[in-house]
Amino acid sequence: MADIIKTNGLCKQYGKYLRVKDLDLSVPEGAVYGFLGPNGAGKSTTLKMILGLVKPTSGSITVFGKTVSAKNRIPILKDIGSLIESPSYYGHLNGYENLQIICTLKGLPEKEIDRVLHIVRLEKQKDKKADQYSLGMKQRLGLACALLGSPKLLILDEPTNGLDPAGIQEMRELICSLPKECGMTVLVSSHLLSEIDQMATNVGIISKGELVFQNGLSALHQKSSRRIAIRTLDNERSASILQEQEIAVEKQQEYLLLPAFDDLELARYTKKLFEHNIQVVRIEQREKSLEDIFLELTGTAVSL
Ligand SMILES: Nc1ncnc2c1ncn2[C@@H]1O[C@H](COP(=O)(O)OP(=O)(O)OP(=O)(O)O)[C@@H](O)[C@H]1O
Repeated sequence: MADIIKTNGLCKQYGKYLRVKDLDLSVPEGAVYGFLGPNGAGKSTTLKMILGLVKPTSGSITVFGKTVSAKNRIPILKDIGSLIESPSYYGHLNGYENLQIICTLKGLPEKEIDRVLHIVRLEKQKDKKADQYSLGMKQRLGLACALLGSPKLLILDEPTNGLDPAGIQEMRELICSLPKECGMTVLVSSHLLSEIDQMATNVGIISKGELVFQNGLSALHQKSSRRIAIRTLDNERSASILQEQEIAVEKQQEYLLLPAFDDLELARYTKKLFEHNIQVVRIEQREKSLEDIFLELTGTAVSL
């Protein structure tokens, strides 16, 4: 699948601090790419660089196969919808009128308004003043603005921030439906692992400005696979005996972590240890959670 966004060695320095370091993002076409990282990791800065709102210190950005430059920036941006920080709207105008203004500015036909109101499920509230909207409705109005003109790419920065659980769920479902229903690619940032887990097809994890993981969501799940932990009365010798059998052994405190063997394999290897007069005193099954992996990758406790 072609990459809709590709960055190469993207860096941003603020003062003497390099806040985004050598970022090589690859966002495949049709993906919901979850850009995950703790607060202050550099997510917003990266998204703003892609949208031309912040100038990169170095590196390049390719969108729709074209390297973004001062010359082609505007036509490229026309095909990108975005929601960065809180959406801005005219509070004294209703939802429909707010969208009408954007339509006029973008030179789009008015029928676009009904289309986007339908997608974000605001049809019934379109005549209500935006000031009287709930936070979730305001956020959906912001999303509707971003959807005007059917952009091929949507960039959303923490779109569920501040919403209640029902609003979060609604926004999540909306985002998930966009690739299929509107043929879009979505790049969405979040500091919530569970949120990305529930809506993304692809994941990029950023920590202190560096990309520490990038792959399909299933690859992240595979990292959380089961393992066997054994404890023996001589872990050093056990490790070398098992390694001689070409088994990957990881030492963790007083345990040795082994791949998830089936019962027969496990019986065979423990027998091997007995034959070397090593006594096995504990055998446990370990499950690495996604939270553990996030912690390992970022050194920061996960937000759920
Ligand atoms: N305009 C700026 N001038 C100086 N430093 C900045 C500026 N914008 C962001 N930073 C710094 O860059 C780092 C990354 O910030 P950024 O907002 O990109 O992180 P983030 O991952 O989006 O986090 P959050 O979810 O908290 O917004 C932070 O240390 C922040 O203080």
